Amino acid sequence: MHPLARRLVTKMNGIGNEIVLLDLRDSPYELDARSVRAIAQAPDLAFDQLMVLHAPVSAGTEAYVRIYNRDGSEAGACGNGTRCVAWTLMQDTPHETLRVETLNGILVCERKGERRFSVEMGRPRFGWQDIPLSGPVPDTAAIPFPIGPGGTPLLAAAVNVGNPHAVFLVDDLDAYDLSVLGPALEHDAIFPERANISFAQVRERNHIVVRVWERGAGLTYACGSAACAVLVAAVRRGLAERNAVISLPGGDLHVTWRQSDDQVVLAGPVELEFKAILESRWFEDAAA
Ligand SMILES: N[C@@H](CCC[C@H](N)C(=O)O)C(=O)O
Repeated sequence: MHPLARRLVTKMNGIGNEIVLLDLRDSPYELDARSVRAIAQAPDLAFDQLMVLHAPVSAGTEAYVRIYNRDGSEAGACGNGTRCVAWTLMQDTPHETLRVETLNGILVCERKGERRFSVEMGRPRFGWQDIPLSGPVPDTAAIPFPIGPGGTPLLAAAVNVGNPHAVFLVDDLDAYDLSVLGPALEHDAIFPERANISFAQVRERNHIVVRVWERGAGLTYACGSAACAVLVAAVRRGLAERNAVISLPGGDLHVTWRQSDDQVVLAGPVELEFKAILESRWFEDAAA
Protein backbone atom coordinates (compact mmCIF):
# COMPACT_ATOMS: atom_id res chain seq x y z
CA MET A 1 0.00 0.00 0.00
CA HIS A 2 1.28 3.50 -0.82
CA PRO A 3 2.32 5.47 2.32
CA LEU A 4 -0.24 8.16 1.49
CA ALA A 5 -3.13 5.70 0.96
CA ARG A 6 -6.10 6.27 3.29
CA ARG A 7 -4.85 9.73 4.22
CA LEU A 8 -7.51 12.42 4.49
CA VAL A 9 -7.21 15.50 2.26
CA THR A 10 -9.28 18.68 2.36
CA LYS A 11 -10.37 20.40 -0.83
CA MET A 12 -10.71 24.17 -0.49
CA ASN A 13 -10.42 27.26 -2.63
CA GLY A 14 -9.44 30.89 -2.22
CA ILE A 15 -11.67 32.79 -4.66
CA GLY A 16 -11.42 29.91 -7.11
CA ASN A 17 -7.70 29.16 -6.67
CA GLU A 18 -8.04 25.37 -6.24
CA ILE A 19 -6.24 24.15 -3.12
CA VAL A 20 -5.82 20.67 -1.58
CA LEU A 21 -4.49 20.33 1.98
CA LEU A 22 -2.68 17.23 3.18
CA ASP A 23 -1.78 17.07 6.87
CA LEU A 24 1.41 15.04 7.48
CA ARG A 25 2.31 16.58 10.84
CA ASP A 26 2.32 13.06 12.33
CA SER A 27 4.54 11.55 9.62
CA PRO A 28 8.10 11.96 8.30
CA TYR A 29 6.90 11.18 4.74
CA GLU A 30 7.95 13.68 2.04
CA LEU A 31 6.21 13.82 -1.31
CA ASP A 32 8.02 13.52 -4.62
CA ALA A 33 6.83 15.14 -7.85
CA ARG A 34 5.19 11.93 -9.05
CA SER A 35 3.05 11.62 -5.91
CA VAL A 36 2.01 15.27 -6.24
CA ARG A 37 0.91 14.70 -9.84
CA ALA A 38 -0.93 11.51 -8.84
CA ILE A 39 -3.06 13.50 -6.37
CA ALA A 40 -3.62 16.25 -8.94
CA GLN A 41 -4.96 13.65 -11.40
CA ALA A 42 -7.23 11.89 -8.90
CA PRO A 43 -10.98 12.19 -9.53
CA ASP A 44 -12.32 15.58 -8.33
CA LEU A 45 -9.02 16.56 -6.70
CA ALA A 46 -7.58 18.65 -9.56
CA PHE A 47 -5.78 21.45 -7.73
CA ASP A 48 -3.68 24.44 -8.58
CA GLN A 49 -1.63 23.98 -5.40
CA LEU A 50 -1.19 21.20 -2.86
CA MET A 51 -0.35 22.46 0.63
CA VAL A 52 1.40 19.76 2.69
CA LEU A 53 1.56 20.39 6.43
CA HIS A 54 4.61 18.94 8.17
CA ALA A 55 5.54 19.06 11.86
CA PRO A 56 6.69 22.54 12.93
CA VAL A 57 10.42 23.28 12.69
CA SER A 58 10.73 26.71 14.34
CA ALA A 59 9.45 27.60 17.81
CA GLY A 60 6.16 29.49 17.79
CA THR A 61 4.97 28.06 14.46
CA GLU A 62 2.06 25.62 13.97
CA ALA A 63 3.36 23.78 10.90
CA TYR A 64 6.06 23.67 8.26
CA VAL A 65 4.17 23.97 4.99
CA ARG A 66 5.49 22.80 1.63
CA ILE A 67 3.70 24.02 -1.48
CA TYR A 68 3.44 22.08 -4.73
CA ASN A 69 2.03 23.08 -8.12
CA ARG A 70 -0.11 20.67 -10.09
CA ASP A 71 2.84 19.82 -12.38
CA GLY A 72 4.76 18.51 -9.33
CA SER A 73 7.12 21.49 -8.97
CA GLU A 74 7.61 23.14 -5.59
CA ALA A 75 6.74 26.80 -4.93
CA GLY A 76 8.08 29.13 -2.26
CA ALA A 77 4.79 30.91 -1.65
CA CYS A 78 1.05 30.55 -2.13
CA GLY A 79 -1.04 33.30 -0.60
CA ASN A 80 -4.44 31.72 -1.18
CA GLY A 81 -3.27 28.28 -0.04
CA THR A 82 -1.71 29.77 3.11
CA ARG A 83 -5.03 31.44 3.92
CA CYS A 84 -6.70 27.99 3.56
CA VAL A 85 -4.04 26.53 5.89
CA ALA A 86 -4.86 29.27 8.41
CA TRP A 87 -8.55 28.33 8.31
CA THR A 88 -7.70 24.65 8.87
CA LEU A 89 -5.31 25.26 11.77
CA MET A 90 -7.60 27.79 13.44
CA GLN A 91 -10.34 25.13 13.61
CA ASP A 92 -8.46 23.60 16.53
CA THR A 93 -7.51 26.78 18.38
CA PRO A 94 -9.23 29.80 19.90
CA HIS A 95 -6.40 32.01 18.57
CA GLU A 96 -7.03 34.71 16.01
CA THR A 97 -3.45 34.73 14.70
CA LEU A 98 -0.90 32.03 14.05
CA ARG A 99 2.44 31.52 12.36
CA VAL A 100 3.33 28.95 9.72
CA GLU A 101 6.75 28.35 8.20
CA THR A 102 7.38 27.96 4.46
CA LEU A 103 10.41 27.96 2.17
CA ASN A 104 9.88 31.73 2.20
CA GLY A 105 10.16 32.05 5.98
CA ILE A 106 7.65 32.45 8.81
CA LEU A 107 4.30 33.97 7.79
CA VAL A 108 1.77 35.52 10.17
CA CYS A 109 -1.87 34.68 9.44
CA GLU A 110 -4.84 36.42 10.98
CA ARG A 111 -8.58 35.73 11.10
CA LYS A 112 -10.50 38.68 9.64
CA GLY A 113 -13.99 37.15 9.67
CA GLU A 114 -15.67 33.73 9.77
CA ARG A 115 -14.15 32.57 6.47
CA ARG A 116 -11.80 35.48 5.86
CA PHE A 117 -8.05 35.41 6.55
CA SER A 118 -5.01 37.55 5.91
CA VAL A 119 -1.40 36.52 5.51
CA GLU A 120 1.76 38.61 5.69
CA MET A 121 3.58 37.51 2.55
CA GLY A 122 6.95 39.06 3.36
CA ARG A 123 8.94 41.88 1.79
CA PRO A 124 9.12 42.15 -2.02
CA ARG A 125 12.55 41.70 -3.56
CA PHE A 126 13.61 43.45 -6.76
CA GLY A 127 17.26 42.46 -7.33
CA TRP A 128 17.90 40.34 -10.44
CA GLN A 129 19.51 37.57 -8.35
CA ASP A 130 16.54 37.55 -5.95
CA ILE A 131 13.75 37.36 -8.56
CA PRO A 132 15.72 35.49 -10.09
CA LEU A 133 16.64 36.63 -13.61
CA SER A 134 19.31 35.02 -15.76
CA GLY A 135 21.47 38.14 -15.52
CA PRO A 136 21.50 41.85 -14.69
CA VAL A 137 19.10 44.21 -16.53
CA PRO A 138 19.06 48.04 -16.46
CA ASP A 139 15.75 48.12 -14.52
CA THR A 140 13.90 45.06 -13.13
CA ALA A 141 10.71 47.19 -13.02
CA ALA A 142 10.82 47.72 -16.81
CA ILE A 143 12.04 44.68 -18.76
CA PRO A 144 11.07 44.84 -22.45
CA PHE A 145 9.41 41.87 -24.17
CA PRO A 146 8.43 42.11 -27.87
CA ILE A 147 4.77 41.16 -27.31
CA GLY A 148 2.98 44.48 -27.90
CA PRO A 149 1.03 45.27 -31.10
CA GLY A 150 3.19 44.44 -34.13
CA GLY A 151 5.96 43.05 -31.92
CA THR A 152 6.55 46.33 -30.12
CA PRO A 153 8.09 46.08 -26.63
CA LEU A 154 5.86 45.73 -23.60
CA LEU A 155 7.49 46.36 -20.22
CA ALA A 156 7.33 43.77 -17.43
CA ALA A 157 7.93 44.59 -13.78
CA ALA A 158 9.67 41.60 -12.22
CA VAL A 159 9.44 40.97 -8.48
CA ASN A 160 9.85 38.15 -6.01
CA VAL A 161 7.13 37.91 -3.35
CA GLY A 162 8.26 34.49 -2.15
CA ASN A 163 8.11 33.31 -5.76
CA PRO A 164 9.03 34.90 -9.10
CA HIS A 165 6.51 37.14 -10.87
CA ALA A 166 6.43 39.24 -14.04
CA VAL A 167 3.68 41.86 -14.23
CA PHE A 168 2.55 43.62 -17.41
CA LEU A 169 0.52 46.77 -16.67
CA VAL A 170 -1.62 47.32 -19.76
CA ASP A 171 -4.42 49.63 -20.95
CA ASP A 172 -6.66 46.86 -22.25
CA LEU A 173 -6.56 43.41 -20.64
CA ASP A 174 -8.69 41.88 -23.38
CA ALA A 175 -6.08 42.68 -26.02
CA TYR A 176 -3.75 39.95 -24.69
CA ASP A 177 -4.30 36.19 -24.93
CA LEU A 178 -2.73 34.85 -21.74
CA SER A 179 -3.32 31.24 -22.78
CA VAL A 180 -0.74 31.85 -25.53
CA LEU A 181 1.53 34.46 -23.93
CA GLY A 182 1.53 32.84 -20.46
CA PRO A 183 3.33 29.58 -21.26
CA ALA A 184 5.85 31.32 -23.53
CA LEU A 185 6.72 33.97 -20.93
CA GLU A 186 6.73 31.48 -18.02
CA HIS A 187 9.52 29.60 -19.83
CA ASP A 188 11.40 32.63 -21.23
CA ALA A 189 15.16 32.19 -20.81
CA ILE A 190 15.34 35.36 -18.70
CA PHE A 191 13.55 33.44 -15.89
CA PRO A 192 15.87 30.57 -14.87
CA GLU A 193 13.28 29.28 -12.36
CA ARG A 194 10.33 30.15 -14.65
CA ALA A 195 7.86 32.83 -13.50
CA ASN A 196 4.23 33.53 -12.75
CA ILE A 197 2.86 35.89 -15.41
CA SER A 198 0.21 38.56 -14.75
CA PHE A 199 -1.49 41.08 -17.01
CA ALA A 200 -3.09 43.88 -15.05
CA GLN A 201 -5.19 46.95 -15.81
CA VAL A 202 -5.37 49.75 -13.26
CA ARG A 203 -9.02 50.90 -13.07
CA GLU A 204 -8.62 53.28 -10.12
CA ARG A 205 -5.68 54.02 -7.85
CA ASN A 206 -7.21 51.51 -5.42
CA HIS A 207 -8.65 48.98 -7.89
CA ILE A 208 -6.73 46.78 -10.32
CA VAL A 209 -8.09 44.01 -12.56
CA VAL A 210 -5.77 41.04 -13.11
CA ARG A 211 -5.43 37.83 -15.14
CA VAL A 212 -2.80 35.27 -14.16
CA TRP A 213 -0.87 32.46 -15.76
CA GLU A 214 0.67 30.52 -12.88
CA ARG A 215 4.02 28.80 -13.08
CA GLY A 216 3.38 25.06 -12.84
CA ALA A 217 -0.41 25.40 -12.92
CA GLY A 218 -1.44 27.51 -15.95
CA LEU A 219 -4.48 29.79 -16.09
CA THR A 220 -6.11 30.04 -12.66
CA TYR A 221 -9.12 31.91 -11.29
CA ALA A 222 -6.91 33.61 -8.72
CA CYS A 223 -3.37 33.82 -7.38
CA GLY A 224 -2.63 35.56 -4.09
CA SER A 225 1.06 36.16 -4.63
CA ALA A 226 0.28 37.54 -8.13
CA ALA A 227 -2.17 39.98 -6.53
CA CYS A 228 0.68 41.11 -4.25
CA ALA A 229 3.16 41.36 -7.15
CA VAL A 230 0.69 43.43 -9.20
CA LEU A 231 0.06 45.90 -6.39
CA VAL A 232 3.78 46.32 -5.77
CA ALA A 233 4.44 46.83 -9.51
CA ALA A 234 1.65 49.41 -9.82
CA VAL A 235 2.83 51.33 -6.74
CA ARG A 236 6.42 51.40 -8.06
CA ARG A 237 5.12 52.88 -11.34
CA GLY A 238 3.16 55.52 -9.38
CA LEU A 239 -0.18 54.16 -10.64
CA ALA A 240 -1.76 52.88 -7.40
CA GLU A 241 -2.06 53.48 -3.67
CA ARG A 242 -0.44 51.01 -1.27
CA ASN A 243 -3.84 49.56 -0.39
CA ALA A 244 -6.04 48.27 -3.21
CA VAL A 245 -8.69 45.79 -4.27
CA ILE A 246 -7.31 43.30 -6.77
CA SER A 247 -10.06 41.77 -8.93
CA LEU A 248 -9.32 38.35 -10.40
CA PRO A 249 -11.64 36.08 -12.42
CA GLY A 250 -12.62 34.26 -9.16
CA GLY A 251 -13.29 37.37 -7.06
CA ASP A 252 -11.61 40.13 -5.09
CA LEU A 253 -8.54 40.14 -2.84
CA HIS A 254 -7.29 43.06 -0.73
CA VAL A 255 -3.59 43.82 -0.78
CA THR A 256 -1.72 46.31 1.39
CA TRP A 257 1.98 47.09 0.98
CA ARG A 258 2.78 48.47 4.44
CA GLN A 259 5.10 51.44 4.54
CA SER A 260 6.02 50.81 8.19
CA ASP A 261 7.77 47.45 7.70
CA ASP A 262 7.66 46.83 3.90
CA GLN A 263 5.43 43.73 4.38
CA VAL A 264 2.84 42.88 1.73
CA VAL A 265 -0.41 41.71 3.34
CA LEU A 266 -3.01 39.71 1.42
CA ALA A 267 -6.61 39.27 2.64
CA GLY A 268 -9.67 37.50 1.28
CA PRO A 269 -12.18 34.70 1.76
CA VAL A 270 -11.62 30.94 1.73
CA GLU A 271 -14.12 28.20 1.02
CA LEU A 272 -14.27 24.60 2.25
CA GLU A 273 -15.46 22.22 -0.50
CA PHE A 274 -15.13 18.62 0.75
CA LYS A 275 -12.87 16.04 2.34
CA ALA A 276 -11.62 12.92 0.52
CA ILE A 277 -9.52 9.83 1.22
CA LEU A 278 -6.45 9.17 -0.91
CA GLU A 279 -6.48 5.78 -2.66
CA SER A 280 -3.42 3.59 -3.18
CA ARG A 281 -4.31 2.82 -6.81
CA TRP A 282 -4.00 6.49 -7.79
CA PHE A 283 -0.28 6.35 -6.95
CA GLU A 284 0.17 2.94 -8.66
CA ASP A 285 -1.54 4.25 -11.83
CA ALA A 286 0.76 7.29 -11.82
CA ALA A 287 3.81 5.06 -11.42
CA ALA A 288 2.84 2.85 -14.37
N1 LIG B 1 -1.72 30.45 -6.26
C1 LIG B 1 -0.66 30.84 -5.43
C2 LIG B 1 0.72 30.89 -6.02
C3 LIG B 1 1.20 29.51 -6.40
C4 LIG B 1 2.65 29.32 -6.67
C5 LIG B 1 3.05 29.55 -8.07
N2 LIG B 1 2.34 28.82 -9.07
C6 LIG B 1 4.55 29.34 -8.18
O1 LIG B 1 5.02 28.30 -8.68
O2 LIG B 1 5.26 30.26 -7.78
C7 LIG B 1 -0.98 32.04 -4.59
O3 LIG B 1 -2.15 32.19 -4.20
O4 LIG B 1 -0.07 32.79 -4.24
